[in-house]
Amino acid sequence: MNEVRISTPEGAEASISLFGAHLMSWQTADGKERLFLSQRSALDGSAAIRGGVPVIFPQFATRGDGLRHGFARTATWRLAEQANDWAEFALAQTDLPRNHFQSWPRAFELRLRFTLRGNALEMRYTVRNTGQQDFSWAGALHSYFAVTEFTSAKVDGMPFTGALDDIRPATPQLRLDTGAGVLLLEQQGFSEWVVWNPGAEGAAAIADMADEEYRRFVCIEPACVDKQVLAAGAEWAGLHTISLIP
Ligand SMILES: O=P(O)(O)OC[C@H]1O[C@H](O)[C@H](O)[C@@H](O)[C@@H]1O
Repeated sequence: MNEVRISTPEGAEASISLFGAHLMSWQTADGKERLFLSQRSALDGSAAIRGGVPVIFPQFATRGDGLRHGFARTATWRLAEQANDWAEFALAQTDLPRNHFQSWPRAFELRLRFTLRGNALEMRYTVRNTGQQDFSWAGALHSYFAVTEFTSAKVDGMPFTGALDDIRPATPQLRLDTGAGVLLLEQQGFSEWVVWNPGAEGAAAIADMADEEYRRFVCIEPACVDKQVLAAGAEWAGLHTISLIP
């Protein structure tokens, strides 16, 4: 799988796969990996990557008649621009294989820009309607954060007790205590936070997740879960910043 690496002189590093513009790994300057990646994940382009940060578009989960969580996470994106500590990826209608193009025939361009700034990672997600007609879309950045033990991790001081799949109105920030540091999760432009962990039973039913792996992550996803209209020629932008609190 083709990956693009970005880094800072202080030693922070991230790698992004062209398959899905998928953030696979983010290590803070202390060398710690901050994202979860399943040991059972397909990494050959045959399925969405299980872990990291899947990019969801143009539908959330099964809220629509298209592919579950959309086609962006299994499409091959283009590297649009790159420097040492940032990279931007693009996906337009014309990049899609014919079957996806036909199932969602709208003129669009997505951009995902990943930037490392000190102990923070910033993801800027833009959706442009490049056509003559309005379209509706939903999306998310489906971040899988690594935790040392799911039931001792806390979000805004609240512990997790078991499987959950919550949709909460977006707030500007949340604090995630991972057991190996506190991450400040910030968003702008999205309308919800989705908080998900499948729990033991759920994980056992997920083919590309080992049975015990649910204990090693929590997904906290800035999302627009319901489809919203984007006018012809208009652009939507969302920002998700993750910072390690010293
Ligand atoms: O298994 P996936 O298609 O990657 O979906 C994984 C999960 O994504 C989101 O967090 C949804 O809220 C969950 O309901 C879903 O199970």
